[in-house]
Amino acid sequence: MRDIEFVKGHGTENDFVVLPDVDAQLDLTAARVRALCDRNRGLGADGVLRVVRGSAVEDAPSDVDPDGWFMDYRNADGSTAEMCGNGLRLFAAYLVDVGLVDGPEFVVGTRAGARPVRTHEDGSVTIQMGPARIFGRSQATVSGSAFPGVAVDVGNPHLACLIDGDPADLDLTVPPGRDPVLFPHGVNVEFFRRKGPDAIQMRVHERGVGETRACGTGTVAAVAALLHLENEPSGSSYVDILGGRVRVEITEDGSTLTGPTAQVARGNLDRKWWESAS
Ligand SMILES: N[C@@H](CCC[C@H](N)C(=O)O)C(=O)O
Repeated sequence: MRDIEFVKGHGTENDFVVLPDVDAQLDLTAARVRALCDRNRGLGADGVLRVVRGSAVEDAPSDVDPDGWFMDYRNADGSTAEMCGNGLRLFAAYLVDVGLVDGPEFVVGTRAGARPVRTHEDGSVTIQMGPARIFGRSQATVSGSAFPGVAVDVGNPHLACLIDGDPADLDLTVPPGRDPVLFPHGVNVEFFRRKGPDAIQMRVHERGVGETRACGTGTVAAVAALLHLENEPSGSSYVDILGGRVRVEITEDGSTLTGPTAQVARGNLDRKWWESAS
């Protein structure tokens, strides 16, 4: 039986375990994802990025190349999600690093569809994130206070709330209250404020994880929401999150996310631990 290799890394401190599974042999159960992401009994991470071919994924969207690489993303609670912006930057940097793609420009499959990426010499990565689609208004509640927000689909669902105060003052240790009718499958909730002419400051509570230090799709949702509130069809902004800074550009039919990546460690999982974690 072959070793189970892993790489641990992050994109703006949104951290992931990358699991290369090029021949789609791993039985990656929800229990194993939870164990891997557990910061005490596992490696610790916000999510898992399994590296497989598009052909290995039953529910892959039709624009995904069956022979190309697919990011099989899992949240720390074991659930799947359509898309992960910070994870995809790390995933792309990993593919180039180990020679699974020629780079620097290629396309990665995700549950939200095919996503073109470009890796840069300095380790940063730019992703074509697709359209950020506004689909309503709603509100999030935190510690009994309501915050109006804009519902944005970036492949996965977001509620992006422009707030007057400092996002640092919010208690995000419990999930914000949200409308279960507008968000039947849960939602990622962003709280952001303007920080000068070309930047916003943001915190996020992620579906399936909790508060994270960054959320790539969330930064796209926040900039799209701000432009929507300002009646601007396009624009760009830096987004400062707890784990660093990214750049987001929104056009009428697409969006891009640029930010750093870091591969921290690589090794092999203990086979007995893997079996017991099932
Ligand atoms: N951290 C991610 C988003 C991961 C998925 C999210 N938790 C969901 O369930 O939709 C990012 O960087 O975009």
